Amino acid sequence: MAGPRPVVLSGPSGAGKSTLLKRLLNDYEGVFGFSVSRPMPPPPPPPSSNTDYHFVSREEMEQGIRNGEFIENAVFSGNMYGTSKAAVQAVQAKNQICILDIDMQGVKNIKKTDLNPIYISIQPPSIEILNLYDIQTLQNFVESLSKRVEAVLAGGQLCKEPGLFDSVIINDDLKEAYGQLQGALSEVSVQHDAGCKHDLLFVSNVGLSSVFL
Ligand SMILES: Nc1ncnc2c1ncn2[C@@H]1O[C@H](COP(=O)(O)OP(=O)(O)OP(=O)(O)O)[C@@H](O)[C@H]1O
Repeated sequence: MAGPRPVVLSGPSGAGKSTLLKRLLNDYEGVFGFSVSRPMPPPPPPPSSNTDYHFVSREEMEQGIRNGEFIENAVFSGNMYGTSKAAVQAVQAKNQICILDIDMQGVKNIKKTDLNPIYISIQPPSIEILNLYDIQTLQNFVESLSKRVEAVLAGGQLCKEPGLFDSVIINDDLKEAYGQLQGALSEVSVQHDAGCKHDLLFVSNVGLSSVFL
C-alpha cells in the first residue's frame, strides 16, 4: 500500500492517550487532519466537530465486519461504530499519516493486516495512579470496574510482549512522555521534513473503549 505508515496508539483508559494526542494536534496545527469513523445512522452528535463520519447501512456494516474489513467495531447507544482498513488506506492514499487510538483487540486485529503501522503503547506509571486519573470515568461505570481493572492489568502485561509494540511509553511525567512520543514518531517527522507533504491525521477509534471494557 502506497503512502506513509499509520501510527497505532494503544493503552488503558486514563493512561493519557488523548492528552498526548491533543498536544500533538496543538503542536502540529494544520498538519493533523480529521478523524474517520463509520457510525450507523441515525448518528449521534459527533464527539467533536473534527469528526468526519462515513455513513453506511447497517447491512453493509455488518457484512463488512463479517468480512474482516474492520480493525475494530462496537455498538454504543444502539449505533454501530468502527474503524475500517479502507478508512486507513484512504488516508494513506491522500499521503497523510493515520494515528489510530485503538484497544488491545484492535492492535491484534491490525497486526493481521498489511497496514504495517508503528505501534506505540502508552501506559500509566502504576495502577494506583491510573485509578486517580480515571476516577470520573470509573464513577460513571462503577459496575464495570473489576472488568476494567482486569483489562488494564492484562494490557500492562501484554504491552511487554516482545514484538507487540515498537515503543512502550510510561506516562508518568507528561513532558517526558510527550518527548518520547515525538521520538517514536521521528520517522513521521523525517518524512514530513523531507518535503513529502505527509500530513498527520488522527483517526479516532470508536472512542468508547472504556464503555465496553
Ligand atoms: N502524565 C500525567 N500526569 C498527570 N495527569 C495526567 C497525565 N497524563 C494524563 N493525565 C490526566 O489523566 C486523565 C486521563 O487522561 P486521558 O483522557 O488523556 O487518558 P486516555 O488514555 O485518553 O483515556 P481514554 O482511553 O479513557 O480516553 C486526564 O485528566 C489527564 O489530564
